[in-house]
Amino acid sequence: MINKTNITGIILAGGKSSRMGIDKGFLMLNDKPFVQYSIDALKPLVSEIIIVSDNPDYDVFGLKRITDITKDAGPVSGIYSGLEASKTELNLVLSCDIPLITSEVLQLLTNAIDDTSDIIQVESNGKSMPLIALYKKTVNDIFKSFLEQGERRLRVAIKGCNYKNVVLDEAFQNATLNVNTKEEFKQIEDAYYD
Ligand SMILES: Nc1nc2c(ncn2[C@@H]2O[C@H](COP(=O)(O)OP(=O)(O)OP(=O)(O)O)[C@@H](O)[C@H]2O)c(=O)[nH]1
Repeated sequence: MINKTNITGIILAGGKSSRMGIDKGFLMLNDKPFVQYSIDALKPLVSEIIIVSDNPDYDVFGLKRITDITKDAGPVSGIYSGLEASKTELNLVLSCDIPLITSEVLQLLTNAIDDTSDIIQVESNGKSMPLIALYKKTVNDIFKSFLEQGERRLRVAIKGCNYKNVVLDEAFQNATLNVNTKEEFKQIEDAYYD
């Protein structure tokens, strides 16, 4: 049976935020940092939350923080590092730049858990979203070998695993919007205050 004691939340917050210019996890929406929205969406569903980032400013949230095992290798390394630190087989992985995310969307992922899929990712508006996804710890061997080969493309690593998509209804699509640029930040503010 699935309950919150056997799922870990892993938040990736170790990116360069080069398009935005400042660490995206600390962008503020309605007086709340972006990363707090990921934390709040995970909280009802998981027993522990791990933040994967080299930035010690994230310690302010009082959660376990770990650093990437392989540096500068992008989300493949962030996910690998988070899964290595996790104590559970099931793990909900989120980025820190999706402030409209809800527990309801994450529950659609946990509802879809089966014996054959090692990765279950959201598909929103025709796009796979591997940073709103559930990962079983068992993918770690595959991710490790991709990292050893210097493969950094997350979609390539995912294709090496058993994965499936959970296609979201249009009503949920705003919840998966992510922010890379100032223009996208403005769109999120518009959607939030709409
Ligand atoms: N731990 C970890 N997280 C990462 C890494 N690269 C990206 N992320 C996270 O993955 C999510 C998506 O990151 P992107 O927006 O694609 O990349 P970014 O480096 O943050 O931003 P850009 O420099 O603008 O591409 C964000 O939550 C990032 O913090 C990494 O090397 N390690």
